Amino acid sequence: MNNIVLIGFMGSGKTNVGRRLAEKLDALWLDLDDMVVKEAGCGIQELLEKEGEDGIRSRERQALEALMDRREMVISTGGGVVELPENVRLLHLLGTIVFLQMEPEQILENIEQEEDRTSFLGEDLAAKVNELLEVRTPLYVGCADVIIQTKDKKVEAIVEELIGLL
Ligand SMILES: Nc1ncnc2c1ncn2[C@@H]1O[C@H](COP(=O)(O)OP(=O)(O)O)[C@@H](O)[C@H]1O
Ligand SMILES: O=C(O)C1=C[C@@H](OP(=O)(O)O)[C@@H](O)[C@H](O)C1
Ligand SMILES: [Mg+2]
Repeated sequence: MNNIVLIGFMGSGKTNVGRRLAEKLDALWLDLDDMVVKEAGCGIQELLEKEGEDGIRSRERQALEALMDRREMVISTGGGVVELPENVRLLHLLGTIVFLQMEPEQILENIEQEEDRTSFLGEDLAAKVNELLEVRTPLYVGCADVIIQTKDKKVEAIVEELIGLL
């Protein structure tokens, strides 16, 4: 099995879909955020304060490089991974890239209660999400091999759709 790499905005289901997809495919599941946190020895928020977003991007790059020769994996990425062109190059080398495209309203609904995740986005969450979506959506679309529209679909339905497509 070729690796499957899930990309998309924060809150679009990359972690939940990835975990369930790997279970169903009997593949190894890895979450890039977990890899970064483990390697750094502190949480994403602390890392952001200490090293900024560039620090996270660079740690994501190192984590991706460490996966290069491995197969039979489902990899859930963090929402900002596509902002570094080198990371996009590595994602292509890793496997089939699947963009989980979620409506902005549902993204907001999924993340607005998660202050630990969203505090770095500032006071006006909706405005920041829209601003980031404008920058990132073309990047997600540009590197995706497969795009799944997740509107009104539960995690299980998205996993089934993906298995049918791959
Ligand atoms: N398709 C979906 N429908 C409803 N809720 C979802 C869906 N995908 C994810 N969620 C919810 O949104 C939140 C963020 O999901 P998560 O998998 O952590 O996203 P990501 O890894 O892309 O940030 C979780 O509370 C999760 O249960
Ligand atoms: O969009 C982003 O810049 C980020 C998304 C997060 O991952 P999720 O997309 O899994 O929430 C995590 O990598 C970090 O907080 C930065
Ligand atoms: Mg995640």
